[in-house]
Amino acid sequence: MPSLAFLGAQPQSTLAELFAADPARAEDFAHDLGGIRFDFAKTHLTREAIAAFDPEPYHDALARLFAGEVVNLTEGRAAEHPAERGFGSPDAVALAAQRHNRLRALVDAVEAGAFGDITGILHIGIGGSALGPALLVDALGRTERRYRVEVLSNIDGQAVDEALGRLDPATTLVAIASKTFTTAETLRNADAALAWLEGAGVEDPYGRLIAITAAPEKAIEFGIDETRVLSFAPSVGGRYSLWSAIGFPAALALGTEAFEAMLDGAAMIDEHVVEAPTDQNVPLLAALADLTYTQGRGAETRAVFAYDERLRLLPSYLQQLVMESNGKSVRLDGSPAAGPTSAILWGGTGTDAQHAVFQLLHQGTHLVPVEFVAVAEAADEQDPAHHRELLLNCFAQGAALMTGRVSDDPHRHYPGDRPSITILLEDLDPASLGALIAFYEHRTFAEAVLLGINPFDQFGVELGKDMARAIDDPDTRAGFDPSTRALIEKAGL
Ligand SMILES: O=P(O)(O)OC[C@H]1O[C@H](O)[C@H](O)[C@@H](O)[C@@H]1O
Repeated sequence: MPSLAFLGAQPQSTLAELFAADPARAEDFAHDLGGIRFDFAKTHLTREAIAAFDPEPYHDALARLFAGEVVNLTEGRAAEHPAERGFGSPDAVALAAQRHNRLRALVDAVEAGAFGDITGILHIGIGGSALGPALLVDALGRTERRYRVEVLSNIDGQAVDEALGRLDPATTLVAIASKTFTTAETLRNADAALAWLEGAGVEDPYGRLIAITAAPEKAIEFGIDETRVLSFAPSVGGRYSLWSAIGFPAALALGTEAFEAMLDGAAMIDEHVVEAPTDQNVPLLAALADLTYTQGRGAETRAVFAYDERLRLLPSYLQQLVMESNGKSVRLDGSPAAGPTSAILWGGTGTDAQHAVFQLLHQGTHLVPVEFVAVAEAADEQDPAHHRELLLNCFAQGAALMTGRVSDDPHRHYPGDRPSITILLEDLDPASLGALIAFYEHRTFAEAVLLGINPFDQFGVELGKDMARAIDDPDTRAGFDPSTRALIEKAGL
């Protein structure tokens, strides 16, 4: 059983005291890895705590993950997303490579005109089947995007109209992405897309559909030809699936080379977590910092601010990754978790957020560890002066949170000692984005191991789905509570 005893080895010093006592802190708590600087110096993490941490259970868990053992005990399966990046059992790695070949072949076929003149792709999926592709395309496809990509997730008809309105049915390919191929929103939206193609007079609307799924038989049943079904392993979790065929729209829009570079960036982090000692292991250090605040100091949330418009979807991507993975109350053996598990992750973009929520961060009563994610190199064709100001603002916020400012006027007093992590990418490219996302995956995994919980199931979302079905059936609806029944009546449903 992993131990959180390292938290006890942490002196309750302020950040100012930690810097004063340790002239090498700025240097030693910042790590450069794959073109990314991870700076933990402005956290309360200490050398003592890191030294007191016993990494063995973590490395054992990591070895089981990479060996393709059954680590998702509640669902009786492995978690094989690392196999997509070349780490796993030989069979899983070979199968993932084979599936990537099919993905590449399909991209080539689209480019060779097998579907006619295609200019756009409608990617339909939700949760893990949408957030990853949306992030990749939005982050990397701003200037070079070769196809217009619209990601449609919500069941709301207005979302459907908006997405369809930006595409031309005559030249659009529709990718239906669902691990289970049973998700209500996705199937409903797939029907809407089919109707849209039919309504526009597309000759063979089913011929324009591609399925991306771990349940190929269901996609075939839906009417999609086997040759256009890209599959991935059921052991790849939804929120860990952007490395698999789920990344198809990104591979198409950005090119397969970019997609492969993203996988390579992630593989670099896979290697790193296995090899690096604790005081250099970046995802593990981040997890130790997280637990310092949740378990050690009662922080209930943590906030991530992307100081780069290209990464504006990162906070919502991370919300699913972190909270669906570690928002649990019981340990793997079913016993209650010892203390808080995942922090509530929230965030936004800088500098917008500075003018909206930073008041609370600087002077509010909550302890909120903050994370800044920025890119040193400006995006192509961006005004360097804008970029300079963006970065200066980012660094100023970290400094202000830590340093504070003393005033006799309590309204103008800034207590300081508020922690932050800064992640600075040299440049935003497929490899660095892949590394960044894999860093977050491994941090989430490390946290789960230390808490003794299973990050790979998500039973919490099932109850609501069951109830949504039951509420639509007059017989079972009668069994609902009076408040809910009154709402249904009021809405005229
Ligand atoms: O890919 P699908 O099977 O359609 O699932 C889509 C999403 O919905 C589920 O409810 C889960 O909460 C997510 O983990 C999953 O990513």
